[in-house]
Amino acid sequence: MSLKTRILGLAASLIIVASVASWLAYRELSEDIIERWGQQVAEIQVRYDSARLLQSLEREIGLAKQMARSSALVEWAQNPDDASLKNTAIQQMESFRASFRDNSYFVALVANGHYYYNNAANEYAGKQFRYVLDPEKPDDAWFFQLIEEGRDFHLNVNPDTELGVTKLWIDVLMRNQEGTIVGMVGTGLNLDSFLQDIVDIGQEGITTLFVDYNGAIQLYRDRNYIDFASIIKPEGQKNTVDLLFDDPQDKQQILGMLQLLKKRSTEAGHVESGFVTVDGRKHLAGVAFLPAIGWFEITLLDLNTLLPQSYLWPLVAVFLAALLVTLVVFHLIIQSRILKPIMGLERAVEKVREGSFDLPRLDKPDNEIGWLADHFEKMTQTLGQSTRELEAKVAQRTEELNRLARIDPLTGLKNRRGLDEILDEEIQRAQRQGTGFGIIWLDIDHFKSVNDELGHQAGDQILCRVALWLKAGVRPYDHPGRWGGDEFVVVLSPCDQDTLASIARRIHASVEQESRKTGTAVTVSIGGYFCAPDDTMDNILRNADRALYRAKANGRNQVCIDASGDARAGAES
Ligand SMILES: Nc1nc2c(ncn2[C@@H]2O[C@H](COP(=O)(O)OP(=O)(O)OP(=O)(O)O)[C@@H](O)[C@H]2O)c(=O)[nH]1
Repeated sequence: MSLKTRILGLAASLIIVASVASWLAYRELSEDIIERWGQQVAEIQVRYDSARLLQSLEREIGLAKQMARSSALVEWAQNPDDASLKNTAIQQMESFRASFRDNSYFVALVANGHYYYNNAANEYAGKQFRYVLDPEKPDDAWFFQLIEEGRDFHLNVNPDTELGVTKLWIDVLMRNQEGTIVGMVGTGLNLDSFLQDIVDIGQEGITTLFVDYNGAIQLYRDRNYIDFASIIKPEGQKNTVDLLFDDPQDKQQILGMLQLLKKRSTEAGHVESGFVTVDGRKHLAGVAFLPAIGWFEITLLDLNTLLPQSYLWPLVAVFLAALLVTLVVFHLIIQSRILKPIMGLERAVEKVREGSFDLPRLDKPDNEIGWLADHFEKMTQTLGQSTRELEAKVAQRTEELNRLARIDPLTGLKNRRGLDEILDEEIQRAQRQGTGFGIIWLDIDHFKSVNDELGHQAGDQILCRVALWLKAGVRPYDHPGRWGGDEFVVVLSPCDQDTLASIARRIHASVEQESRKTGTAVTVSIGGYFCAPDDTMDNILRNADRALYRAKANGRNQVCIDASGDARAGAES
């Protein structure tokens, strides 16, 4: 697998791992953030909803309490049959009716159970006495229950079957100076409009409800859950708040919160919160106790509606885009800073391995790879330079060896191989130009005796001297050489027969004269042969050798010249 594939694979794996880890972290964090945010919102919402309810009820409760304290009403309640007191009381009631928001009131007397009522339409003007409360009647049980409990103030959601209305009733006990309960007064608020104004205000994702001290649902957007006439129901038959939850743990949790708040009822504005499931959706429940009315306010926040996780998806998109850009940038950097220079370097190494030192331009980023490429380039230059120098030296040496291979080491003349080449060239030239050339074959007479008498070294000296005299006796463009032993050959070119004879004689005379001067006189026998253009190498050598043989045979120390096809052959001394 290539480095590029590996690096990209590694990068992709890291990115996948980072993405999964980030996704999990995002899920955790976003849920945590939403929960923290939700708890704060729940607290604010609970306080806001509570304040809204209390604000709308406070005035009505105050007026109701004021009405309960009205001396005209209290006095009449103690003497319900007194017509004058009754008239005054009814006037008083009507003046309160004008003040109540609902423009309605009720007054119920303990003494005779008479129930008085008038509404906004002043429908019962002059006939405010509506009916007599009956302890045996379930619909009237609320009155007797409240009297029995002696609770001075009570809110009660109850349909009044006599009057045909369902209202949120504000019930306040009326006591005389001794504190004896003499009646009950209050007003009612239209439940539907109250629910609409205060409870079901149409904020999506927010559900508000109010439950009484026992947890019975009093105000809720779904009337079916409202525990009407809660006061008269025995425990266990009430529509308590836990009905809203399916999960037993949620039921326990919400009831637990109510208990906790009851214990901390003195701490105003304290809010308890926790997660519950309503209709299969996760909600955050915020609960506060409202001491002024003895109820609990519960706010349920549907976090998925208020702050869906999809709101945070742009974050995910930004993260993914950043990841993608990172991958691309990473790829480009790796490509340009590492992979491309390495691939270039690899190609360069391949070229050098194949013996070429002409490198293409290498990428040299300012990092270890760039430095490596730079070192490699310099190393290649040095290697190329050394190789060239080495090749030059080898060529020079080879040439030298070639030259030496053609040179006789003792005399410095051409050896037999060198003479063969010269002869070859001359034969070809003669064939090309149709001209002849000369060859002289020379042998020192009785050289063996010289060696024997004077020693081999002296023999060598004589060989060297003969070579010198030979060189001196020929023209600059002739080729003298040592054929072997005491035999020498001279190739004369260009040449004619006369020149051949004259040079042969000159050499013959020169050796004799010069050697005499050295004190060791030697003579040579010379065979000469003038070659024709069509002579072959064998023919030339055979004829020259034959001429020399004749010179030897004729008594040595003489020159014999032959020519191709020439009948003339003679010995000269
Ligand atoms: N000193 C020396 N002697 C050599 C060398 N090469 C050959 N010789 C000797 O040269 C002699 C050649 O003898 P031959 O050509 O046979 O005979 P020769 O004595 O010259 O008699 P002719 O040629 O018949 O006159 C031999 O004794 C060889 O040993 C050499 O390089 N140095």
